[in-house]
Amino acid sequence: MNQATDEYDVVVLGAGPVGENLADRTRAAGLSTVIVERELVGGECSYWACVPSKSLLRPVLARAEARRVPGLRQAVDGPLSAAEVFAHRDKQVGNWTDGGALTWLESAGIDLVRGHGRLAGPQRVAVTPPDGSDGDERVLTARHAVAVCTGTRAALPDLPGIAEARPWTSREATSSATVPERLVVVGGGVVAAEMATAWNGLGSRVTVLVRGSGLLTRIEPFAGELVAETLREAGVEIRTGTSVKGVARPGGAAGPVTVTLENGERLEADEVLFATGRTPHTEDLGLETVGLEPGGWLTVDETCRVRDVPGGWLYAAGDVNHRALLTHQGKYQARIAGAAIGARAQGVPLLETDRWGAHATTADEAAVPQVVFTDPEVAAVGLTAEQAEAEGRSIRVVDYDMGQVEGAVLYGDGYRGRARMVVDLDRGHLIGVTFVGPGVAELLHSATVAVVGEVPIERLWHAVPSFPTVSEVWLRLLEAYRG
Ligand SMILES: Cc1cc2nc3c(=O)[nH]c(=O)nc-3n(C[C@H](O)[C@H](O)[C@H](O)COP(=O)(O)OP(=O)(O)OC[C@H]3O[C@@H](n4cnc5c(N)ncnc54)[C@H](O)[C@@H]3O)c2cc1C
Ligand SMILES: NC(=O)c1ccc[n+]([C@@H]2O[C@H](COP(=O)([O-])OP(=O)(O)OC[C@H]3O[C@@H](n4cnc5c(N)ncnc54)[C@H](O)[C@@H]3O)[C@@H](O)[C@H]2O)c1
Repeated sequence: MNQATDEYDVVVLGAGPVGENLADRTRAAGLSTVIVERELVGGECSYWACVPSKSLLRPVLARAEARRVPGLRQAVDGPLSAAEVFAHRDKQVGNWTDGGALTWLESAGIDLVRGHGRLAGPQRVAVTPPDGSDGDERVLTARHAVAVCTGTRAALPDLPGIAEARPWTSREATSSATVPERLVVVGGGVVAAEMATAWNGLGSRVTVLVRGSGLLTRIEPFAGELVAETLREAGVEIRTGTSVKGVARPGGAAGPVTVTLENGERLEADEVLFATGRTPHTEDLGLETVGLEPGGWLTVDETCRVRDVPGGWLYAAGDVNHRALLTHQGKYQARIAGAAIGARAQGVPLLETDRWGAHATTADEAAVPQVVFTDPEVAAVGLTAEQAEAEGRSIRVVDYDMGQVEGAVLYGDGYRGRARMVVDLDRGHLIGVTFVGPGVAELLHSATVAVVGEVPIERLWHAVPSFPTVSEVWLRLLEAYRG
């Protein structure tokens, strides 16, 4: 086979949001950069995760909020138009084409090679062209760095019958153009909670099977409790402490699916979604050619450089390093890693890797923000009380019922929510904040700024929230803290 060899300063593997951002930063640092993508430029986030899921959820959440506004309730009594929701979703994902992203890559001066990339020894990447396309394998060499940004795919449990049953994963759950009459969701994490909300809102009869004690267990406990309460009121059945032992679709493609539980009970549904976590795209990446084990998460230092690779030329950012499986956090890592690659290429002798330095992904440990788009919304940053205690911090936890805030009362009838701040008593600032309630997503950045800025709690007393906004919960939390 012919092999064309091309040399670049930086080779990026995977053009999801993280690969795109990393390439953008290395270009901005004056380094020639090529990105390798085997599917669509934009990655999972743009086509089968964040963007389509939020497109499906937006009308569901807007309707739920409108139904709480006196005088408006009757106007939004009816069902959603699934056809219009799907059409809007399809537009947001560019009908699963990446023309817009290509225009951006070109404007940023980033080259694209389509195909499956694999490491082929130090600083070399071999690219196999996509199936069905002509062309030879290309070998790209990287003068300074190779960055792995290959993301994840859904992890399916090893259950009898699962492959033949063709379950939904997050891909089908975000791209389906039909509403299943009955949907079983397996899992209690973020995908399960959001997709149960979306499909229930679109008209499916949803049953959620959670093997643990509740939903969203990595966040403060009241978050999962409030979300489960609203889901149940909306008609979703949530069964906790329930494990699945088998799945089958006995009638073939068009027939229903049967889910068998540990206790022998069988549930019939039209589709079953496994929202049981993620697995990294590292098993067919040539990691063995550089002395690393294929199939696992890539462990990185604070600059996103993969540990234990001689020469320090290999980086990994985004989902694939397992630090925080979130688009915005992966893009943050990409900005930091891009700056570190640029500085090292220029021969800068010492990088700024101290806490909050320009080349340190400090926020990955101290302040990861996340919004779960359920009803109510969940918005959290930093440590939960349990995590802070486990770290041996001396903390004080302050809670407030968001329904007592005048802005929340005006926001919607029967506003239900709760806020918590975790104060580090030794350091005198916030290390964690959680808001649960309708419309709290946009409140989160205020908390992120307070946590990252390590704003002294006494100074927050001077940050006055406007009346009558939901943000007045800040004032109530501080009053409760001061006593
Ligand atoms: C249903 C769902 C909803 C989500 N919603 C949100 C949300 O609202 N907010 C949020 O912050 N996060 C959300 N996430 C998480 C978010 O999707 C990920 O954190 C994000 O996509 C990670 O970006 P990435 O660039 O690391 O990887 P990806 O987006 O997975 O991109 C990786 C790219 O690499 C390519 N690739 C892989 N291997 C190779 C190879 N060998 N050669 C060439 N190319 C390769 C893939 O084709 C892909 O395009 C959601 C996830 C799911 C599943
Ligand atoms: N709005 C957002 O920010 C957003 C939305 C969706 C996804 N995401 C990110 O995507 C990632 C993946 O989400 P996810 O929900 O797939 O994973 P997750 O790790 O959050 O949840 C997985 C769930 O599946 C359960 N589970 C695992 N194996 C199981 C098995 N064999 N049987 C039954 N249950 C099992 C776990 O106990 C857990 O409840 C998360 O890290 C999340 O942060 C973010």
